Amino acid sequence: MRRPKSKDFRKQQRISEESEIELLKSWIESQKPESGSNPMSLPPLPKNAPVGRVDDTAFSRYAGVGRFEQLPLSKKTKDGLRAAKFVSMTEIQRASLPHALCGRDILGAAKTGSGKTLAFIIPVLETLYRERWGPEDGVGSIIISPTRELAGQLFDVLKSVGKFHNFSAGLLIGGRKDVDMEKERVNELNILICTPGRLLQHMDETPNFECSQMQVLVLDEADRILDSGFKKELNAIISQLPKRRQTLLFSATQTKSIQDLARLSLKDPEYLSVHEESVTATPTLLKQIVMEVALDQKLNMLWSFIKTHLQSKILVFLSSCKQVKFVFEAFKKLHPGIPLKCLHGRMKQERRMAIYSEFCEKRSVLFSTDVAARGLDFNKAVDWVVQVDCPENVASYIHRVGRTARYKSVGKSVLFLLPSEMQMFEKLKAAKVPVHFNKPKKELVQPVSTLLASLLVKYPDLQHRAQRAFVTYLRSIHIQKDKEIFDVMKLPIDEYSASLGLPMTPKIRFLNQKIKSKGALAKTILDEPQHQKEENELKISQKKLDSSDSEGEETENDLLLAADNPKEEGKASEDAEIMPATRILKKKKLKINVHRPLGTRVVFDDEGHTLPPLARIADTQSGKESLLLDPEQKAEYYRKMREDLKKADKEDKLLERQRRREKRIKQKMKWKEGNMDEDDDVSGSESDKATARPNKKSKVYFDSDSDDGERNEVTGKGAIGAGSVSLEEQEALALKLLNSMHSS
Ligand SMILES: Nc1ncnc2c1ncn2[C@@H]1O[C@H](COP(=O)(O)OP(=O)(O)OP(=O)(O)O)[C@@H](O)[C@H]1O
Repeated sequence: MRRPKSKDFRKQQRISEESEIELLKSWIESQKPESGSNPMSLPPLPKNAPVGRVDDTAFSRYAGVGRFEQLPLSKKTKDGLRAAKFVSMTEIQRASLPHALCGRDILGAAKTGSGKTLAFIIPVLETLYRERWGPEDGVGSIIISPTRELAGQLFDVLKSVGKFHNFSAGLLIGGRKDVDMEKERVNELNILICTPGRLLQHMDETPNFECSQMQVLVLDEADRILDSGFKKELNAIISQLPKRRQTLLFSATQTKSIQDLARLSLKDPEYLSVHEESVTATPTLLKQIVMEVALDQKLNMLWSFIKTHLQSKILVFLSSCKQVKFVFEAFKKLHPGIPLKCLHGRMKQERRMAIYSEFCEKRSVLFSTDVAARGLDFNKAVDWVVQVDCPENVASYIHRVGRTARYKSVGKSVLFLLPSEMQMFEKLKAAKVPVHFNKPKKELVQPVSTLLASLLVKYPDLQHRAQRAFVTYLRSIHIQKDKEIFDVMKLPIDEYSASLGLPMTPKIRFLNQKIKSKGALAKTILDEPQHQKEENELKISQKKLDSSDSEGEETENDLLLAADNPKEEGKASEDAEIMPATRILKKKKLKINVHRPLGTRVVFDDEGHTLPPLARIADTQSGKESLLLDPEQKAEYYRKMREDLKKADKEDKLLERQRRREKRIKQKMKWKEGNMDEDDDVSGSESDKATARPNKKSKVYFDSDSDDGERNEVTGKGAIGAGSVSLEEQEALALKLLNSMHSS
């Protein structure tokens, strides 16, 4: 008796889903500009606005809409939102959802903690639902996050809001070991939430990894992903995505780089900055304090702050992993009376995730690098954000303090500024950040430096950590871009060293050099080559300092102590902070062929070693290889080769797309037929029916938890391409390319 009921129910459900999809589609159609409707965001919600009926044809009827229920969303999404207790929309959701649901590209900006995540998760679910996306359709949406923790958080939101949908979703982030398992399953996934490095690794290494049908691309913390730190990865990713897609970019801070829209080929994007007119750039319930603290007093201040806030949940930002490690280890040994934790980009991934979850749940102090600066929600319950080291710019400040006072909760923050950094205070005020200046109460300061000195004597390891912390701090100041604020020459380094408990001030090569050059030239302006070098150092080291996707064991030789041999000195400075990254870049160059410009050939010598591209060029007349030394000849040859390959590539892609489309349609037809038959067959068992479209019902929430194979700019672990393409395969590829050249 129950079986026919369940069959009817399913049939009914399918019919209602189909008509729902048709309704949603007709609504989208009605929103196209040529239909005469006005593509606008919803006007500000009037107080006590009446809750109106959902009308799927007239966009203007959405004026006054403030609840998700009133939007033209699928029942499954609405159920998911209701189950997660999301009822009313936040401002950015009201402003962007109508546009995003219509398939428009979006540049969304809104304060931290204002609900930007749902503003892109909902359109992703809806678009795939309307397209009747199924397992055989592969990757339908890619959501990119700059950090692993944030990716994990987005994955949780997707799982909760999308739990009534049948899509499969995967979390692809670095630091996880079982990359092979990921490779096997990645093609079954419909929604990928990933960090740029891991996504690119799959694009490079996973056989048949396919995203040519992808519909929606999302960049969360878009300004960060678009900045120089991820430039290479992002460009390589974009080059492999279909041009016909919807692109959604969200961030609390819009920078110039986000207007670098050409890279993303946005189509008439809607720029929605809901808080632009707001009096403040930070959440209104956030109380912000700035204190002037001398460098040698910073740890005393921090210690005193923790000791006087033992009942609070505190997030402390420091500028490098080594500082985080030292302060964490040292304070832990002093037992302040509140649990201490630390988080930085060089921890093992499992540990990182565990620390993040523990901090969400428990009152404690978390010492962190900027790895925790963006996007993380921490269950809304961080009481204090303490910035011990000055952020690199105003945007960075806004994201850091944004870890508290999220959604409708209150929060407080304090920023320690050195006397030489007080310019930052002015910059914050100019950027509409309501900061109040407070003087520290000297009588409340509990000195910790003497305690540290005795700890360092007792624990030589800790002394080593202190030295590293000292050097990396100075270095972090040295490489900062904003020289108006950050001037390493103004720092009282001996006092600072003593404040860490160090018996002697470590020597620092780059500082000594700078002092020398300052003395000799009587000026601080660096000469051109040196300046250039520093710019480069800045780019690489910056990436490392706030590295989100880098991890592994730290390098041992980064103390940058003065060496006797000047040559060695030079090497030491590069080796210490910069070499690891450069080394990996070289490795990548050797191993990744996919991202070379189209038409660049890989040529092998007799022993199978690759020669630099274009070192040798095949002589198309004789079929032999010859050296083309004439640059014009080379350029012409290169141009032709590129054109040919581009053409061939285009044709291949077109064919492949057609093939997939046909396959998809066939599968759908089959599925439909199968289902109709099945419905007519009353005697069919439940299990038989479930196999009519086997994967459709099986929701794969795939959160692989392992691997250190993600690109690691710092340590060199898990460089892309390692071992993924055998020599034979490379040779075969090269031969194929050569043949196609010859035949053309
Ligand atoms: N419509 C809503 N109703 C209730 N709570 C919401 C709603 N939208 C979002 N939230 C909650 O607000 C908090 C902040 O949301 P979210 O993390 O999306 O902010 P954000 O704007 O992305 O912040 P950031 O800029 O820091 O990344 C979360 O705890 C989320 O659950």
